[in-house]
Amino acid sequence: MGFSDDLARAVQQKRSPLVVGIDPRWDQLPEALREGGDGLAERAAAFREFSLGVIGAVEPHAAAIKPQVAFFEELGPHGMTALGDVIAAARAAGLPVIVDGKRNDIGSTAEAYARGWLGRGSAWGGDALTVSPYLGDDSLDPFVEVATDRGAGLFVLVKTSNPGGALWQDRVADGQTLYQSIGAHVQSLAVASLDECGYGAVGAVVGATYPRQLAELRELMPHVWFLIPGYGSQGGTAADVAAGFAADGLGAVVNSSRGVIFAYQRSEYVDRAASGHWTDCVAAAAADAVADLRRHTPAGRL
Ligand SMILES: O=C(O)c1cc(=O)[nH]c(=O)n1[C@@H]1O[C@H](COP(=O)(O)O)[C@@H](O)[C@H]1O
Repeated sequence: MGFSDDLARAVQQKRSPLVVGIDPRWDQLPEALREGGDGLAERAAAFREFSLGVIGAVEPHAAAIKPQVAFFEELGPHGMTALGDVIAAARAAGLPVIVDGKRNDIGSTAEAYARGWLGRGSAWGGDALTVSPYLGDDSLDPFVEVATDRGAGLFVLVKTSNPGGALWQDRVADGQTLYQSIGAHVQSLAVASLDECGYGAVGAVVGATYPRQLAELRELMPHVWFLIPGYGSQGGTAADVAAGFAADGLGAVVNSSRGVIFAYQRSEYVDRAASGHWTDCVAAAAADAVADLRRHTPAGRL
């Protein structure tokens, strides 16, 4: 039993396909967390406290957590230490951790990324990692090998949520788009790493902002977990992501970062939060996202 089964179990237990993305931004942190000063060490301490507050607030609602490495990396070594604490705290809370690092390189270097990030015994202890496929199949192989050895998972970029992604991902060669070719390869990697739940250790990132392609890829990749970003702040709706799920409500998890973690900046949540504490607003936004996804997608069948 590996990451794929763990994710299925988390989705079923919580009856939730929501992944909460931890993307802390200094200017948007609650005032109280910024009082310690704004040097790199102080910012990193604030990111840590903020992220731990988010984890506590969303734990009942989220199937998994996705820390975005970029925001921690921006703060240098202090930020990376904070990221380590955030990963450990999420694991202690029983939440699978999808590290959003979008790593890759030539195979021999990719192997070091894989060994460092993947699996509970690794230095970083991630349960899964986002990876880029653009260096070719030999660059993905070390990730697949380490992930399957250690019961961890991967999410390969297939059709990203940003408008510029189409420039290369939609290019046609040999009668298919690049994202279709990558999707077919990811499907074959998933079939070779199937867990009991019927999905493989190798998943795909497919943006909520491309609902037509999401439906097309669901058909092409029946054994692949989809990580769907772009819901909420980037304009993707629950109706847009519906086609990413299998009929039984599995097969897809939907990320929301800013829409959940900065909910205390929205008056609708401030008015509703009984204590007025920022974490209550975050918890309410996570619960709302789950209800929205359950109402408009097959996740309601979970
Ligand atoms: O791999 C990702 O998670 C990802 C892929 C993609 O195509 N688009 C995308 O937005 N993301 C990430 O998902 C998160 C989206 O955050 P929000 O737009 O705030 O919900 C960010 O951490 C992005 O880096």
